[in-house]
Amino acid sequence: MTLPITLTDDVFWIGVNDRETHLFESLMPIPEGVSYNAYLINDEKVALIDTVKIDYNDALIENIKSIIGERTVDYLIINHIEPDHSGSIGAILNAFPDMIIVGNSKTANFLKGFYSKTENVLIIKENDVLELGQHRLKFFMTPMLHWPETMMTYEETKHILFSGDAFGGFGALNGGVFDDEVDFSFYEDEMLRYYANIVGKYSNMVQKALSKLQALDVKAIAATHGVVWRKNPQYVIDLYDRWSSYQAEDGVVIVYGSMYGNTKKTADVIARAFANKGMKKIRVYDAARTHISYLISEIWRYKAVVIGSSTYNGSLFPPIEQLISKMENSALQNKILGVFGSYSWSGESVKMLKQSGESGKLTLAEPIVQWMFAPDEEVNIQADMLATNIVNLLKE
Ligand SMILES: Cc1cc2nc3c(=O)[nH]c(=O)nc-3n(C[C@H](O)[C@H](O)[C@H](O)COP(=O)(O)O)c2cc1C
Repeated sequence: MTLPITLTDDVFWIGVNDRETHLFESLMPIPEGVSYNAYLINDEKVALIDTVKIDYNDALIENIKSIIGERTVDYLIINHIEPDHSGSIGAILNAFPDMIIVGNSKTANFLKGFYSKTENVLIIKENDVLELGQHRLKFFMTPMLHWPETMMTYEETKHILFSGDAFGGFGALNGGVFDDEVDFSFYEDEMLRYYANIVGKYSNMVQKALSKLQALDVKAIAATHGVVWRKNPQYVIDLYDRWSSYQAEDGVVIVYGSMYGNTKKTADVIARAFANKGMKKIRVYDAARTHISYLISEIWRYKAVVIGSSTYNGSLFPPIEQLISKMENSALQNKILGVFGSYSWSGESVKMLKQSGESGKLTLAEPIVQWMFAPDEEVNIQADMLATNIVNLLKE
């Protein structure tokens, strides 16, 4: 992108777009790409806030130099040391050898472990302040969003919150960088997918961080991925509050794993039963065809989830097994769960789905719909009852 991209007078977005990587964290497809956002404050002292993935070192250094010319970078603030934000540390140090790295004590440990870096490290703690000249940076510890060392840096003069991965999302920045420059509906689904898969497990820590931030006058939020919020930062704070307190939309996600269509047939019967009862937001997914990161995102979005699996080698159908494991790992709460599935001799799959529902914090809806071979009229009646009961539970 053509620089400079100015957040406020001498505060700049100097990030890069990644449209090359297929799988984020070698796990999640990113068809719309992702941005690695770094920021520069060009004050009496120059502060760089976070870096980018190692593949984009040259672009980052070019971006920095386009703003500071022959000056040097005095400080690198590390809000989050995951390699997609710290990968350029070595290259930046080569370019600016006197630079001081600023982080908390946990960051220092990671710095040593990943980059063998122990010198010129300034360890800060909660509420410490770093003076740059016109700008003052204050540090807030927000651990486990989503790593132990995560923290946020609050710029007190212009009230900008540099938030690390919190409030970030997938989606490269296609020209527009700020919330007032983009159609956010394009990014919102991808932001939820990022939240549900990466941050959501730590929702209790998100709530703690949000209550800490309440005391701050935040006029802009600058995260390490995605849109920068300068017009309406409250919008994204509200989204995070909703998602981290498990508030969901009225609606149901039906996910099935089916080899020869017997379980799938009942998924469609259940979907139709919901429609007959007036539900409009019904999403049906084949777990074998839809990447799990999208399924988790949809499950986070809606209040009810219905999961079907045929029995496969004495267990769940593998993509459903993976989904259940990820749901348990995400510590999902405040949802209604229905389960169903076909088998031909031992029938473990639905028993396992039921067990998972009983052991977690989800409300397991009756009846448990399980049958041998192809579904018959009795299965259809049970499927209809399941939809009725879920609709009633949603009204409570
Ligand atoms: C590779 C394979 C393994 C299976 N393993 C089991 C099993 O361990 N226990 C069982 O009850 N049924 C087993 N079945 C049977 C299926 O669960 C059953 O045919 C079911 O109706 C398939 O539903 P679907 O068409 O939705 O996949 C297996 C089927 C296949 C193809």
